[in-house]
Amino acid sequence: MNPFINLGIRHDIVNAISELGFENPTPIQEQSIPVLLTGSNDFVGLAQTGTGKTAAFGLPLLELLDFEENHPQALVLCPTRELCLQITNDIKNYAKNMNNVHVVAVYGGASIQDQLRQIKRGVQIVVATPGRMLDIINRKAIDFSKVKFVVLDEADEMLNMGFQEDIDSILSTTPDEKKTWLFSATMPSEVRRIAKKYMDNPFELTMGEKNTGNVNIDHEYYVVRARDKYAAFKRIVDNNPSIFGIVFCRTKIETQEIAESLMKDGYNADSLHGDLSQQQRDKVMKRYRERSLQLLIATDVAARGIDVNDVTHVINYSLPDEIENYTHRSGRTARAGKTGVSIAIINSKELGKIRQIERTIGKKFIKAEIPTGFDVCEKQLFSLLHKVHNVTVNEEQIEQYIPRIMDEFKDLDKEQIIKRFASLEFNRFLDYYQNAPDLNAPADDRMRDGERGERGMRDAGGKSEYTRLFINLGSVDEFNRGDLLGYICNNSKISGRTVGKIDVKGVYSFFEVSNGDVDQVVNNFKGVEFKGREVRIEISGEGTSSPRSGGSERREGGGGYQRREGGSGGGYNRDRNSGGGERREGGFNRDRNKSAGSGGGGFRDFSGKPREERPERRRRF
Ligand SMILES: Nc1ncnc2c1ncn2[C@@H]1O[C@H](COP(=O)(O)OP(=O)(O)OP(=O)(O)O)[C@@H](O)[C@H]1O
Repeated sequence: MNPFINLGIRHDIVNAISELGFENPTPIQEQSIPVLLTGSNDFVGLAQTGTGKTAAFGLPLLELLDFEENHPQALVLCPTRELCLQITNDIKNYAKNMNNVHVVAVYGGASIQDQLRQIKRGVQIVVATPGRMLDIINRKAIDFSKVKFVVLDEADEMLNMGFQEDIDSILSTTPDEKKTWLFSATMPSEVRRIAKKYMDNPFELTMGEKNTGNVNIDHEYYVVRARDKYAAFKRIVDNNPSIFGIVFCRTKIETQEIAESLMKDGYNADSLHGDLSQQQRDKVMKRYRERSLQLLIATDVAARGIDVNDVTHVINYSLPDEIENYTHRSGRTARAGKTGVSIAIINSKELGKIRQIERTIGKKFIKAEIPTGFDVCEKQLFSLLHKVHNVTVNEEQIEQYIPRIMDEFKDLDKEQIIKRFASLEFNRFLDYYQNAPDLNAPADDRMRDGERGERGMRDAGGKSEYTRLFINLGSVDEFNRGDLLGYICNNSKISGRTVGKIDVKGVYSFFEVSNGDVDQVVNNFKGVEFKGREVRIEISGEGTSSPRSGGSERREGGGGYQRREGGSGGGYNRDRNSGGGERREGGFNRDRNKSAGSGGGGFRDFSGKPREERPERRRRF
């Protein structure tokens, strides 16, 4: 018998989740389901990423609601539409054998009329992002007066996005006696505050140690010079031929730029961030889920909570500003008991940050070396041979060509044929990587910066006049920009004129101060408390983002490998007919005409030559 039955889940649901491969409850499900089924507590559930928190609240909701009634009884709030659709889809899957279960996804960027129509028809479970939900409430198009349960998923992210007031307004339309459940992978002090604000004496369940990362993830870091970052990143990708990864950048601009460069360099990559239209985002997610994209380049917000099967690598192209976000990022791999690798590409000044992350996730990073060009060649060669070995032969189609193929090879023995097939790729790889520079930061760099330790991070603002600082106060603490400016100046005794941009978020904010004032601000804030809580000031990430810096790194970086597998289309015929229009195909044609030894398609631009020195290529899309 499926053990979910013993937890109190009915057969119809158990049959449906069995089909999804849920044979045993995960620890958070095992512990939380019996508590939630009593329906009598507010609840906080903390468990590592990818351990099934959606079902931990979704299954009890299906048990507790009355599906004979067609009014909203449960509201799930989450930060992004991707997550909203994912949760809706998950709950619908659990309920597929039940009658009259209506779940609606309410999120911005899509037709509100469709959503209103679905609501009008009658729903019991509403899964929503706060902005659109409030819009619908303001139109008086939904009645939450009989809501029994509210679930806050990724609540800290919702507040960071500035949804505090919206959430307050939404919850004010639900009855006081409803129960509120909060699930999270991390418990920053901000989440604790949320629990305090929205819950009454919640039952708290923590699986394992608080805030620790998923134990199935291996963490690696690579130290490179800033100007080599893009090339190093691509070499890491090239060294993992079967990579199916999510790459995190810090800003939307950086995300877009890296994705565009990767596409130009022939990778199956695309970006996911908040400046894309809903249609674009949906399309990207669909392609990624179907694995026709190999690399998804994303911001923290866009990829929070995303559950895609078998992500092999998470790459931190830039480290996150908030350490908790590292846990959420790396948690996109190693889901549902699988394993995965999380990689950070850092400069030597960021070693201190790696140590901080290690303390938070409770696991050590492995220091890795950027592979040499030769290592990559070898990896790609054997990956190719492996593919040749395992390829499914279409006997019917190939049959007609066999006599001609045999005739072509009649003067070669088996060993010679194998050597030639292998060389076809290997020659090109060698050729491509022959001048590959060592991309690891020189040891003396690391030593110097390592000695400076945390102080080194402080200099990360680089050449900008201003340094961007993080403060753990935000709109939740009722600060607006003016208040925060006053608060900073009063406490650190600096003039308001030397403060640059102030960016107030939900539970934290960023502000810029001139480089010369950084020490004074940090020192004068030592020991300062706000409402009994220690005020934290930290240097933020890599300083103010500048679109230009990414561009110059890439120009120097070069590199790139033309993905041929897994992509959508781009078939042999098109290759032959395209006349060299697209890089991949063009390369193939050109190379075929040149000599047997350089088959084309494979590695590109590795030489590290500036882009301008390379032949012009057209984009693929
Ligand atoms: N009991 C189970 N057995 C097998 N697979 C499961 C089980 N429960 C959930 N899963 C699968 O595990 C994956 C992760 O689940 P889910 O997205 O709910 O994780 P999560 O804990 O919410 O993660 P995150 O904190 O990253 O949002 C999903 O693909 C889900 O289908």
